[in-house]
Parts: sequence; C-alpha cells; structure tokens
Amino acid sequence: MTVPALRFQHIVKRYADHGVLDGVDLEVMPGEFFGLVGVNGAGKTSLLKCLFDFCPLDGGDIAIFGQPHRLAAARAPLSFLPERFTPPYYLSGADFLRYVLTLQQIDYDAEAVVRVLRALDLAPAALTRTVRGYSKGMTQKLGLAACLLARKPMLVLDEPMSGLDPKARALLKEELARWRAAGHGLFFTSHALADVDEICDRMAILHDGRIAFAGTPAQCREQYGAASLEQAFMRCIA
Ligand SMILES: Nc1ncnc2c1ncn2[C@@H]1O[C@H](COP(=O)(O)OP(=O)(O)OP(=O)(O)O)[C@@H](O)[C@H]1O
Repeated sequence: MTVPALRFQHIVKRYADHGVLDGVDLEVMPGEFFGLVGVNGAGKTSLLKCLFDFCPLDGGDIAIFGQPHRLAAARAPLSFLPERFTPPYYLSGADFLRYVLTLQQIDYDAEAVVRVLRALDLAPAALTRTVRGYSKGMTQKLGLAACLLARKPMLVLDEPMSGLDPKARALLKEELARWRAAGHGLFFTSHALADVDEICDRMAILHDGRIAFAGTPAQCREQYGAASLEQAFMRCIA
C-alpha cells in the first residue's frame, strides 16, 4: 500500500478560545496535485502552519511520508512557500537563492537558476538586485524559484498565484505541469477555483473546521449538481 505524502488525522487547532480546526482528516498521495480551498479564515494557513510545526496541535496527528511531522527529517521532502513571503530585504536575489539552497545542501547551479527564473518570467538581471527593490510579484517569483530549485518530492504553496500577473500565472501553471511530469507532488491553497479545476487531481473544501468535501473537481461538481466548481463550492458551504 502506498504511504500518503501527507496524512492529517483528526486535526484540532485553537487560538486561545477560538477554535479553527475541529477534526480535519485528509490524505494527499505522492505525486498528487491537491488543492485546498475555503473561505477567508477557514483555517487553510493554520493547517499548513501545523504541518510545518510552526504552531502546536491541540489534537490529532500529522504524518509526512509516514513520519511524524514534528521530526525535522520528516519535513525534509517538502518545499514551502508561505502566503506572505518576505525574504531578507538586504540580500540580492542570487544571495537569497544561494542561502536557501545551501541550507538544503544543494549546489547553486547558475544555468538551472536562469532556466527557472525565465520559466517564471523573472528577468535574470534581478538576481544582482537587492530584494528590497522587488515588486510583490517579483518577490513571489523568487520564492517560487527557490522552492522549484530545491527539487523536493512535494511542493507546499500557500496561495501561490497571489501577486502574480496573468502572464506569470500562466507560466507558473506550465512550470507546474513540468513538475508533475517529473513525478513531484503539489499541495496548495487557493481562492482561484478555475486554477484548482485546471491543475488538481483532487481537492478539498475546508469549512467550519472540517473537510466538507474531498475528491476530484469533477466529483465536486457532480456531488453538488453544479455546472461550475464555483457553484459547487457555494452549495457545499451553504
Ligand atoms: N496566530 C494567530 N492568533 C490568533 N488567531 C489566529 C492566528 N492565526 C490565525 N488566526 C485565526 O484563525 C482563523 C483561520 O485563519 P487562517 O489564516 O488559517 O485562515 P485561511 O483559511 O488561511 O484564510 P485566508 O483565506 O484569508 O488566507 C482566522 O479567524 C484567524 O483570525
């Protein structure tokens, strides 16, 4: 039996007396493209923070490729880009990439860096500029480049399309298609249901602290008798 890449079992998360996650069960398989959707404040980012052990669980267990998530080694197969990515402003783009790759014991391959930047529509000339001069979209592209260059088995991205212009979004989807073809997986949060429909093998709707739906986008439309994923989502959370 294949061991899930990510396995969330009965996850409970509270901030003080404010309950956010109330028994989340979810499995993501290796090589799968999986989208997590939910309204603002549903707890998507909280679930990712729990996955990376940035905050403690109030209940439940998380396993990464079968290992307890609290072990640093268990998290090694994952590359994570947070929703609000803020690299150290005084580093150049190249220094930042060198820094994160060195932390992961990966050599800085100048050709691979330029290829990934071009694939994301970030001019290689940006590598010599300090990050403080980057626009929001450029910063997002730098973070995505760092994740892609690490070539980990699974990317975990919190709203990866945010801040990207339509061209960069289209290019990122093309790059993700190559990522999938190479056998790597993706777990991401998004409010762009069209993107979820287009690129996901499976998706889940997080609502009222639990998974209200998990399955393929087509199953979601079918289950809620909806013509579009947006309509299915609205019916699911009604
Ligand atoms: N550190 C924190 N302390 C207190 N409350 C928090 C904290 N982080 C998140 N919350 C609360 O937990 C709830 C879920 O937030 P979270 O960011 O996980 O939702 P989300 O689904 O990612 O939302 P969005 O789609 O708007 O990004 C919100 O009510 C938020 O205010």
